[in-house]
Amino acid sequence: MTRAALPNIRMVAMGGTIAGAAASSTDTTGYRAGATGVDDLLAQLPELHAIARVDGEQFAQIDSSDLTGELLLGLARRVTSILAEDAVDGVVITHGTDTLEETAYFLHLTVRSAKPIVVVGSMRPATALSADGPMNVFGAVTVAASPAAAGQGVLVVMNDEIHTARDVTKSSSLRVSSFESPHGPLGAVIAGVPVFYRSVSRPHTLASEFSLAGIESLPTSAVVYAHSGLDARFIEGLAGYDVIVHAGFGNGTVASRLIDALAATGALLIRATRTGSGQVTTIGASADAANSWITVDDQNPQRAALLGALALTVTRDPSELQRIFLRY
Ligand SMILES: NC(=O)CC[C@H](N)C(=O)O
Repeated sequence: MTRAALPNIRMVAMGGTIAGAAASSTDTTGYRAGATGVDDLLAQLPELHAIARVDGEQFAQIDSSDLTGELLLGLARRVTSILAEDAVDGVVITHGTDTLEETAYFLHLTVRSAKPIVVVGSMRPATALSADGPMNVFGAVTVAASPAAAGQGVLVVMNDEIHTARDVTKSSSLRVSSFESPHGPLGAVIAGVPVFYRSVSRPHTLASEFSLAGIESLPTSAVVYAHSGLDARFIEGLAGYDVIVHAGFGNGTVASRLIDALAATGALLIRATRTGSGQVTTIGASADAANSWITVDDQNPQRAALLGALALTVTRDPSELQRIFLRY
């Protein structure tokens, strides 16, 4: 392929470990996230010249634990406008891994484009021995440059695997193979070639019903983690929140001593599970109808908080809110 015929990919940098710097090559934890810029990252990867023309753009330079709703709204709008440029064929977003799944899911539900959107991070800082960032970015660019990635929603490429933003989660604090999807990845990057085996069946991007038009800030959300010592005083402190995701016991069970305090907050109560996997069922959950609670399907608490906030921009009706959670 001639250079002029290569796809044009915009790399939007958010910071994170992938741009992290430590004092020594063996230090994989004591580093500063977001220390280096997108141009440094691109300069390390001349291999990209064979697969795409990549331009860098620094959107933020944060440790991703500092992600906010405001940044998510700004990034979704920026990615939407980049993808509206005729000359751009796909976007890669470099991101800290701590909240990578939240950003990926938010873009999956709010950016209206069929062009490839890939989010990538790394578990080791750029200065480490066997840093995983360069190969992850190389994989992400190959996916963003691939026609097979079009219409697949937001994808996360880590450790040679291609995941859907609907499912992927950071499953380990430090392991290089930290990113996993409960139903498995969609595909793999094999020797620089993306290979897809399946697609996500739930709606996203062009088929999403969520719109950012006119939204200045997201409804507020809190996640409550159930445990045997949790009491009503903690719940009372959540008065005024729009959404409470309750990461409950087993199949999303709420302790009976908390029910009145939860109702008094006035928040939309979404039942999730603290188990880390599995569905929270609506079947037989009479307490849901009695209390206007809804359940997450199989969504994890952090993504459920985002979906709950977006759902409240569309409706306040409990049965419609439940429909949304069973649809996305
Ligand atoms: N491995 C990582 O990217 C985690 C580091 C950092 N806290 C971040 O998310 O930005």
